[in-house]
Amino acid sequence: MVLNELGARINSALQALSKEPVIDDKAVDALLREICGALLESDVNVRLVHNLRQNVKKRVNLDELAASGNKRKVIQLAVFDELCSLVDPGVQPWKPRKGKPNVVMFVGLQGSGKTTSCTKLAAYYKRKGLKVGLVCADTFRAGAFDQLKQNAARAHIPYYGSYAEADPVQIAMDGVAQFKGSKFELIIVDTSGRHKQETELFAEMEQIAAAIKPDNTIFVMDGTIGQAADAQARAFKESVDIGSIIITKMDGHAKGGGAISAVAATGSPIEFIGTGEHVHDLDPFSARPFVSKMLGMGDISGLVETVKDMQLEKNEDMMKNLAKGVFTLKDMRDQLQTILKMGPLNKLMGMVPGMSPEMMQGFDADESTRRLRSYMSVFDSMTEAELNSDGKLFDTESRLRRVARGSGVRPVEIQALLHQHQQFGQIVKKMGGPKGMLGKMNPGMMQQMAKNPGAMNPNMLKQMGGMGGIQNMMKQMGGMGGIQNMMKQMMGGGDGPGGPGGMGNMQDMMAQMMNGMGGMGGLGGLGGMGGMGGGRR
Ligand SMILES: Nc1nc2c(ncn2[C@@H]2O[C@H](COP(=O)(O)OP(=O)(O)OP(=O)(O)O)[C@@H](O)[C@H]2O)c(=O)[nH]1
Repeated sequence: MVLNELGARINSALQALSKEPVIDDKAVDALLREICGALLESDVNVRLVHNLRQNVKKRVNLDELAASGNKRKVIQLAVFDELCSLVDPGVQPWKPRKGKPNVVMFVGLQGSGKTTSCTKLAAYYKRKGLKVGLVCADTFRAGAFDQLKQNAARAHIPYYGSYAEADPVQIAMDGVAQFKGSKFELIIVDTSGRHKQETELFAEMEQIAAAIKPDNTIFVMDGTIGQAADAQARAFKESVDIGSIIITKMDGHAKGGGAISAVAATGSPIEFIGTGEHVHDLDPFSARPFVSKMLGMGDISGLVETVKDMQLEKNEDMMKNLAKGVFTLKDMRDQLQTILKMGPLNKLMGMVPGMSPEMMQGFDADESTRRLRSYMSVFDSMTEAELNSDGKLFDTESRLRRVARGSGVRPVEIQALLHQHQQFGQIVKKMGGPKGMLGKMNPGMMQQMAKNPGAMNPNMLKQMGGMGGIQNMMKQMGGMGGIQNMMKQMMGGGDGPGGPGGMGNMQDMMAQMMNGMGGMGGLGGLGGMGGMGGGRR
């Protein structure tokens, strides 16, 4: 059973409990039977499933709860907590420190996704501003160095390896020394894999570890290996000091339960999960958001982290403009650029609560990215005066033709882009200015929200008209329906900027991003909701 099916089944079991007229031992047993059955079908280790059942039963004392009238909530919370502890050994994963040479060694069986994950991790920390280098110490598999080289070059990450040197320990030492000498902050060493857990593999790992003394060793495990995960994790744990785990191939049809529950065998935390072959397909893992997402409740923390990565504080000029109710073409360009920097759009969408995988079906992230890039060429062909304008300068044919020639984008498409800009500008005008919601906020507030959209201080909330005001704002801006709408339109795709699949959807996207920027209705609002969710549980 794939994980979202598992989530759906547990969720429906919990919902069914809410509809039970009487909550007695029989109802709790039926709920646990259904949940445990679903976990076993997803390859979660039998011993762990048994523990989960016992722990929930221990926590739920129906006699004591009788008076509180809150039985359903207590049971649901117990199940949620137990699902979380299934994947959480209670240890924080090691994190690299900026300004220091952090060395990380990757281990795992051949084909587990080690090399791919090395590059993904390097790209992840590069996005966080660290100076990152990759070392290929895999001399066992022919072509391993070429693969790492290719991946690294595509992600613009410096790499080290050798075709001449056959000793992986020597390569690892040389690579680490070279990167340390050049003040690299994160040095990731990829080691060989073997088809099986062979003695040679473990001996080589131990020698490399002894030579480079890694600050952290990451064990990469294939999420599709099912029940075999437990034995594999134990074998690696005995040989090297596993600091954290990456579980790969959690996209598609991975059951995942086996690999996920193997954390119990190592006692080490899962740090990331691989969700595709692309370099951005690496999601930070933490138990509660993971379980929330699996149960269809969205991943608020992932969303907030992505928004933080966007370094919104750099958009201060735009925030000032917004408060005044002004939206220039440059503002639009900066917005679209920010979206492009975040990586694939489908990733962001997947974190939004209520955005089910079904809704994402058929969504072509590459096509959307390609389209966004063509808009960038349009903006690049504009003069500074045009960019700083509200688009009215384009009422002459000659300007339009000049930009079309410069960007290689058809005039009709540019017109559509301008039209969307204008439409969005009208929304900003309504919301900005002294009377609008954005205009009422003082600049300090805007700045604070931009820096930390997840945190909403009560004072701000008050000024904005409380939660009601924000919900209202979400409605105005299209709210969650806006995103869903946008998805539908994007899926239609292919009509170019003027058609229904083109810029129409950008307007919704922009609306959502603006919500995030202001930390108000959209992403920031969701951050607030995350807090509320915690309280409700
Ligand atoms: N769908 C999906 N594929 C993945 C993921 N991670 C890795 N892969 C694919 O899995 C295959 C094996 O990945 P590699 O990175 O070459 O595996 P490896 O562990 O380095 O293998 P060796 O170098 O031989 O030890 C490749 O085709 C990857 O593209 C993931 O998260 N999702």
